[in-house]
Amino acid sequence: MGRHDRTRHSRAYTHGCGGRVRGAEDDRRQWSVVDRRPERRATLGEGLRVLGKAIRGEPVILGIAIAGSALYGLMTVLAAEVIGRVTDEAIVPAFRAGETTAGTMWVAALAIVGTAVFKAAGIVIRRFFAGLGQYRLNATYRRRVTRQYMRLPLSWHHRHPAGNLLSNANADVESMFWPIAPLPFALGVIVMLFFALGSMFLVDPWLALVGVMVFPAILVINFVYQRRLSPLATRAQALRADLSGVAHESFEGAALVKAMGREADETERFRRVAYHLRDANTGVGRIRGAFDPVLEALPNAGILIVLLIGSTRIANGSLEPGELVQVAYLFTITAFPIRAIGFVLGELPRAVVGWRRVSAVLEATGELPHGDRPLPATGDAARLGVHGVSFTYESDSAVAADASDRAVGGSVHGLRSEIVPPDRPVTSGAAVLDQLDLEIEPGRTVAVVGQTGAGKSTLASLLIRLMDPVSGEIRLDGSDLRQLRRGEVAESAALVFQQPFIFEDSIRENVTLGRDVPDDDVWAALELAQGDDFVRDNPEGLDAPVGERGSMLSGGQRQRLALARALVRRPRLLVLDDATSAVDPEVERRILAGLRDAALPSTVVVVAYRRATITLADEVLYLEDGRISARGDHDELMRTSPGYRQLITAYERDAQERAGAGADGAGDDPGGRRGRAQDADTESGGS
Ligand SMILES: Nc1ncnc2c1ncn2[C@@H]1O[C@H](COP(=O)(O)OP(=O)(O)OP(=O)(O)O)[C@@H](O)[C@H]1O
Repeated sequence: MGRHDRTRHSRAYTHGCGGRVRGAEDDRRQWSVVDRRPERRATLGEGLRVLGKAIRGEPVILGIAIAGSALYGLMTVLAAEVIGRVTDEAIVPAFRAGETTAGTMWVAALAIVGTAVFKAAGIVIRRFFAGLGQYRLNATYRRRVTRQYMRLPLSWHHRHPAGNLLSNANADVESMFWPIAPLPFALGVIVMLFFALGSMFLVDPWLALVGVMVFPAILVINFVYQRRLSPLATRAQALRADLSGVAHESFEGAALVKAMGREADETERFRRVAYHLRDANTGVGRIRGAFDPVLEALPNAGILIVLLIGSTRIANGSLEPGELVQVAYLFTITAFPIRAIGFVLGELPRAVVGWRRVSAVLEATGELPHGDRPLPATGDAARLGVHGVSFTYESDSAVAADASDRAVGGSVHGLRSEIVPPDRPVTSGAAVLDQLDLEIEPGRTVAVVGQTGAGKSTLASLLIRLMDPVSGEIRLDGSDLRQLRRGEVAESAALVFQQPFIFEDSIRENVTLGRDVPDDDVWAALELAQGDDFVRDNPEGLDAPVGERGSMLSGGQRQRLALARALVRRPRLLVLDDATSAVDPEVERRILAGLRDAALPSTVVVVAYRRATITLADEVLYLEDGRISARGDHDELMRTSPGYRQLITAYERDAQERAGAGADGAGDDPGGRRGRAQDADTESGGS
C-alpha cells in the first residue's frame, strides 16, 4: 500500500518538478487514465437511451413534472386565447364606445388571473418535481458509484487515480442527468406548440404559416447552438476537474514543493491549466455571443411579420384586432419555452459522455468473488497457509488497453474483459511473487525480510485479500480466502500499513471506526500499541480531535493509533507492513514484545527491518526474487543465507552511520526506514 502512495507522490514530484513544459492536453493525460483517447461521438439514439434510463429511474416524479409542464403549456395557449377575447370583447369596445361594463371587466380580469394562476401552478409543479427527480437520480447514481468503488478490488483502484474517482461520482453523474431538469419543460412545450399552432390555424392560416416557419427555425438554430456549445462546455468541465486536481496535488505536496524550491514550477503548472480553462470558457462565451442575439431576435422578427400581415388582414376585414393580439402574444410567450427542447437536445452529448464514464465504473469487473464458508468462531489465532502463490501487477500496456476499451468501445466491458475472466488479474508484467509456499502455525510471529521491491507489501496485501493471487491459494484455517463469506476475512484479519489513513475525527472514532466498543477496550488497545501515553497527555483524552489525516499527530502517533485500531478488533491474523517504521526502535520493540506477551490470540506477520524486531519473531522469512529463499531464526539465516546477511549488515551499517552522524536521535533505524516514512517523528520512550 505504501507502494501505491509512493507511486503517487513520485508522480507528483516528477510531474510538478520536472520542469518540462507541457500543454494542458498532456496534463490532462497525466491526470486522467480514461482520457487517453478522444471520446467517441455521442449519438442521438444513445442520448435518448440515457433520458429513457433516467425516466425509468424516477417515473412517478418525472411524470408529475411532465404533467405540470403540460398544464403550463395548455394554460399558455389558453392565456393567449383569453387575451384575444378580452381585447375583442372588453378593450376594443371600450375604446370604440368609450365605455365598458363592470361585469365585463370582472369577467376579463378573472379569466386572465385564472389562467395565470394555473400557469403558475404548472411552473411550480414542473420545477419542483423536475428538480426533485434530478437530485434523486444524482443521489442514486452517486451511491451506486461509491458502492461500486468499495466493491472493486485494490488492483482496479491502483489503475484509477483519485481525481478520476471523484469526477466519476460527482461531475460525471451530474452531467449525465443535466438534461433532466429541462426535460419535462421540453416535453410540455411540445404539447404547447401543438396547441399553439392549432390555435393559430383556427385564428388565421396565414399567420399560422409564420409560426410554422419561425418556431422550427428557433428550434433548429438552438439545436445547432447547443451542439456547438456542448463540446466546449464539456471540455471546460474536464479542465475544471484538471484544475482542481492540480490544485489538490499542489496543496497536498506543499511541504515537498517548498522543500525542493519548486513553487514557481507548480504555479506555472497551475497557470497553464487555468489558461486552458479560460480559453475554453471564452470559446463558450463567443458561441453564446453569436447565437443568443439571433435567438432573441427571431421571435421578435416573427411578431413583426405577424403584425405586418395581420394589419393588412384587419384592414381588409378578414381578421379581428383581438385575433391579431392573440397570435402576437403566442409568439412572445412561446419563443423562450421552445428553446427548452434545444437545451435538452444540446445537452445530450454531455449526458452521454457522463453516462459512459459512470457506466465504466458501474460495469467494471474484477470484484473479488466470495464463497459461503464461515471461519470457525473460536477466537483463537489463525493458521495461515500460502500455497504456490504467484502474483503479477498489470503492466502499463494492459492498463492503457483497459482505459481505451472503456473510452472507445461501445461495450463497457470491452475487449479485455472478454478475453480475461473478470475475477482474474491481467498478467502482462513481471512476476512479483513466484510460486510462494508458506505455512504458519497459529500464534506464531513471523518476520518477512527482503530488499526493497522484493514483494513484502504485495504479500501483506494478499494475506488479507486486498487482491487475489494470479495462481495458487491462500488459506486461513484451511479455507481458501476466495471461498469465505463476504466480510469474513476482514472480521478475522487486520493489516496495518506504514502510512495509515487517519480520519478527521476523535481518537476514539479512529480506533473504533464507528463500532460500538467500550472505552476500556479502546484504552487496552492503545496501551498495547504503546499509544496510551500521548492520549492521556491530551486533556480531551479519547475525544481529542486529530486533524485532517491526523495532522495534529506525529508520524509515530499516527502509526500507533492505526495499530490500536487493528488490535481493538482482536484479529486472529495480524499483518504489520512496516507499520512501526516511524516510532522509536525501543517503542517498536516494546510493541512487538507486548503483542507476544499479551497472549493476544493472533498469528502475526510483520514486515521488519530492525534487528531488534526481527529477533523477536519466532521465524524469519527472507524474500528474494519473488520467492522465500531462506527461512529460520535470525541467527540461522545470518549463518546460512548470504543475501540475508548482506542485507542485515547493510541495514546495521547504515543505522550506525546515522547514529554516528546523530541523525534525528534515533540510534537504530536500519536501512533508513525512518527516512521512508514520510512523517517519521523522533519520539523516544513512547512519549
Ligand atoms: N500497484 C502496483 N502496480 C504495479 N507494480 C507495483 C505496484 N505495487 C508494487 N509494484 C511493484 O511490485 C514490486 C514489489 O513491490 P512491493 O511494494 O510489494 O515491495 P516491497 O518489498 O514491499 O518494497 P519496499 O520494501 O520498498 O516497501 C515492485 O517492483 C513494485 O514496483
